[in-house]
Amino acid sequence: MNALRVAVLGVGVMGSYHAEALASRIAHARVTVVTDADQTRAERVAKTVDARVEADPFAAIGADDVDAVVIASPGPAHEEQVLACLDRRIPVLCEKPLTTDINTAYRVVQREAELESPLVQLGFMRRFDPEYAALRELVTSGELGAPLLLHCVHRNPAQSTVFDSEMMIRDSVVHEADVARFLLGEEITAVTVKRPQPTREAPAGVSDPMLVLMETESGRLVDVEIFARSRVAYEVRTELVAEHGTAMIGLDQHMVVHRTGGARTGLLARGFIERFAAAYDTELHRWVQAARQGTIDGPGTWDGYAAVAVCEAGVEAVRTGERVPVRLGARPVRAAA
Ligand SMILES: NC(=O)c1ccc[n+]([C@@H]2O[C@H](COP(=O)([O-])OP(=O)(O)OC[C@H]3O[C@@H](n4cnc5c(N)ncnc54)[C@H](O)[C@@H]3O)[C@@H](O)[C@H]2O)c1
Ligand SMILES: O[C@H]1[C@H](O)[C@@H](O)[C@H](O)[C@@H](O)[C@H]1O
Repeated sequence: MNALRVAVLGVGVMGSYHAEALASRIAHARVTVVTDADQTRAERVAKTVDARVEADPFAAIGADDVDAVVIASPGPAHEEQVLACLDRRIPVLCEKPLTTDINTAYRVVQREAELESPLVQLGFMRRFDPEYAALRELVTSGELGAPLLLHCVHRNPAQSTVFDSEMMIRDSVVHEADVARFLLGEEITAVTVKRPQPTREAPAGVSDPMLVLMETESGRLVDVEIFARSRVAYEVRTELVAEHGTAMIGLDQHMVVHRTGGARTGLLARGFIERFAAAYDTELHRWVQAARQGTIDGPGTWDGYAAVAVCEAGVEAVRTGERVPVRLGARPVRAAA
């Protein structure tokens, strides 16, 4: 097969990064079409990746020069765009979250299950990060004994004013929901959220930071500090506590240390692209190879849906202050499986 011809829907921060990677670093792929609600942005990115602009994302999905699609539009646009790709039976890499509520996410799971093979891969890039992959290997090897707890820190230095408590759960904590399922190999069953004194950086009514406590099927606990406006750096750490030992990732070992004027200064990652650059490229590389065979090689719709379900419970927990059970629908059996 020739190079995979990809349409990128949404070329803001994430989509333009993926488009640039596909055009320059990922073998056997090229970007043929870009689309964005902001036409000027679409044209600017199209020029840098040598693609054409399509104003309507659904026309891009249906275009003759498109074999596969990367969806990097905002979460509320994902459901319709993914479903249109499924209607056309073409592979998709959909950025997280799969959708922004549990019912729409389940619809996508059900629709995909009617097809012969999975076509939707979720952009949970941490699964492709060498540190997370090593931590999972450590868990599955049994070297540290049975896992008991996960402590997670997820801090962004800043977020826009529209990034409210609900988005902190649906857009940020969704990563920890997936990481917990990936590392522990079981579903999350309930969520509780504590809202301490907010930072003065937080817009009125926004609870920033928050502590999220997740319970798993076998009774393990996962705690997450989500802090969207820490003013420090991009800090993502995960510590596993197991019966015979502990292991921590995200310790800034790639930090650049400056020595000047009698002082030593380490520069921390400023954002997700700096921290997860290699993971995004590995994710895309694996997706391209799989998409050329008409399938996926990474987290799928069930993973996307399960994480959305955890977030749905989390949003309710923020609102009510209660412990909220995660309500997962039945996992459909693929018709052709
Ligand atoms: N995996 C990660 O670490 C990661 C990091 C950042 C963002 N994301 C995800 O990627 C997606 C995009 O986030 P972003 O930070 O790039 O946002 P962004 O606002 O920078 O970019 C989104 C772009 O989509 C465009 N757009 C709006 N509606 C559209 C539509 N219906 N169809 C096509 N384009 C549309 C906007 O004009 C904008 O250019 C989100 O789902 C977000 O959660 C994932
Ligand atoms: O969309 C981004 C992205 O998913 C990042 O990985 C996460 O750290 C941010 O909190 C979120 O806003």
